Amino acid sequence: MDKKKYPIGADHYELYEEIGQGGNATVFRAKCIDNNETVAIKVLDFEQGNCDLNNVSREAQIMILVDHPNVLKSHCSFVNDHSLWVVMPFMAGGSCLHMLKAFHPEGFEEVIIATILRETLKALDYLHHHGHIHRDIKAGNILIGDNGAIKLGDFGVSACLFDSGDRQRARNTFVGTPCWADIWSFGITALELAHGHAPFSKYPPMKVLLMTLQNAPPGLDLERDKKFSKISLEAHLLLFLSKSFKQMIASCLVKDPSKRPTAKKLLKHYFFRQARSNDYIVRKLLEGLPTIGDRLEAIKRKEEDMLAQKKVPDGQKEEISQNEYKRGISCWNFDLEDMKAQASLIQDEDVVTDKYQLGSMNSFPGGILSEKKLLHQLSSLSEASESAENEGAASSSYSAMGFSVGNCERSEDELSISSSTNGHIVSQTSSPRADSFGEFDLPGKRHMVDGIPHHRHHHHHRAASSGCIPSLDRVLSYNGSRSLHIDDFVTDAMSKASIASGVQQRGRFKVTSEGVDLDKGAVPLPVMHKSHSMQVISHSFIGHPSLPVDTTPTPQNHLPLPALQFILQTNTLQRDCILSLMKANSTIDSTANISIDGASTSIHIPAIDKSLHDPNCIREKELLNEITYLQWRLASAQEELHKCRTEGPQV
Ligand SMILES: Nc1ncnc2c1ncn2[C@@H]1O[C@H](COP(=O)(O)OP(=O)(O)OP(=O)(O)O)[C@@H](O)[C@H]1O
Repeated sequence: MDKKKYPIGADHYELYEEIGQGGNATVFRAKCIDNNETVAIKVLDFEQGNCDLNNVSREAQIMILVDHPNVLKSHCSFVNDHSLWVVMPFMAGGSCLHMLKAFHPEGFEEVIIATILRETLKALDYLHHHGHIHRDIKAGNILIGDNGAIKLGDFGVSACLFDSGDRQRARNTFVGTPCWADIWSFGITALELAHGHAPFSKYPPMKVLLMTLQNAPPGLDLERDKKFSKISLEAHLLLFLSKSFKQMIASCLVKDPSKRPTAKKLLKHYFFRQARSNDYIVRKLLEGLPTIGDRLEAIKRKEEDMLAQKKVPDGQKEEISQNEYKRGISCWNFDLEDMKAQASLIQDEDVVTDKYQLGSMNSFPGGILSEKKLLHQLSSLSEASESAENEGAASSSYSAMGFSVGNCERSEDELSISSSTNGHIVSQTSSPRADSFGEFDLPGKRHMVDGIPHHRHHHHHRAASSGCIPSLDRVLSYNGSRSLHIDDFVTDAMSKASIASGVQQRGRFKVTSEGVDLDKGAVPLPVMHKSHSMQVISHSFIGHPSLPVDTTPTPQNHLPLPALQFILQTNTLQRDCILSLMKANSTIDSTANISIDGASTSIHIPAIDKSLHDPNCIREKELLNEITYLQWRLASAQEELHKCRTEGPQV
């Protein structure tokens, strides 16, 4: 029926003005000559550099097959010269992103958001139920029809879970789980609609990626988002709703994917009870608007003006940052070597003058430790530690984190003692229980995620988004066969890190108490030695041009920040012991009373003091000093960052 109604072939259509442009396609308003109906035609150019034929054909296929009022279906598609034409219903309101940019730069009001998001969730629920993951949920892909209908479009990077064969098996395996990437993006989109721009949009992609790994999930900030938190008689309801809004977003932005609700469950969230009809959208958003073509022209003119003034157009930077943010946190691999190379290209405004200068982070987020600095610092750490390790050639095991390096042999003169690192590893992840689904959402009842403050400033690191830094598409390449889920990985690293508090640490320096029978192993002191974990860092994460780097991207050698933070925690004890040793060396020959963790302890250092006259040992000592110092700086910086983040809303 559809095929009859919408003929195949470019001759049957008359193209009008451009109404949208994406990474892979240009969308035009058009007329189907045969039935005199206005349609939209998406033209995907095969010859365009980044055109992926698999994606294109999958998109066309999905758009033909889908059948849901909230999913943008295509009437038909065909090849014309070197391009694919996808004919679809014309959505006169354009995308929510266009709408935000043109008329609501500060974001939509909550009822509109609830309405748009509820319709989007219905689309997601439908797609997930049929085994599709959209993977590109964002305001730019939510379209508004002239009757106020909301439809989810753009299946350019979507994936079908049933692609590889047994549908039923795949369905059983995946039911409930495929949604997590989309649900995260859905939460980000909610913030985008509320704020008028994507979270972190002021940052360049690399920074966004690192912040994604480092920070608490973004959230609504009641202090800043005043429109969602007015306290007055009438606004009490608003506050109430805004809390449910906040909680709804928080439930999507939980780093542990398994804790995110499904689209179906989310639809029952109290927040969506305020959602209204399509007519409401027409009245509130569409009435009196210029045509989509005129709006697009206006946006383009504005962006050209910005370019002329050498500013990065808002649209571009937000899009880039948002995409990277979502990709960073969802299901994409990332190649750390490439990432390091990209990071080294970032032109930081604050040049690192001092090797150990971490920079002030008091003004977070403006003063957040840049990834370049971070990598630089860690690189220095790793370099120092690597040299020391090479001299010591100690083997180590880091199995508690799932990273093993070398053999884990215990030498005879070593003493292994469980060490307790009650550290807080990366405690920013919040896991609000999704307890307001389908029931009353009482204010203050739930755990809220305050997140970090989002800033509306639109200055930007031009270098990062305008070509100096190539797109992170290169950095974050999807590879289904060895996909490392960062989400899972971060969670995994965190849980493993806490398990690791009782892990045995082995080393070649021994610290003992006088009068304690070592062989019985009953010494309640941590035995630490040089930084084994740093060896892991230097080989796998940080790298240094002069050092051998294992570039094979396996989970074993990808060390994201949580892992580094874990390493930092474990090394705190090492640092204490090393400091004690050095102190002992400078004052005594073989025995000294020093204080570790407030307890006065006698330390016996059998061989080290003598060997320290050896130039190698002196160098080693220097390096250990350096490591200690850097670790201390890193720890302080982490602490400061944490403080800034908690104080963030006020700042
Ligand atoms: N059916 C439609 N009616 C009206 N406008 C549309 C329609 N389809 C797309 N657009 C507009 O065109 C823009 C680009 O379309 P689309 O996102 O499908 O292209 P893309 O190349 O796949 O983009 P992306 O960069 O997100 O992958 C949309 O953001 C929207 O503004």
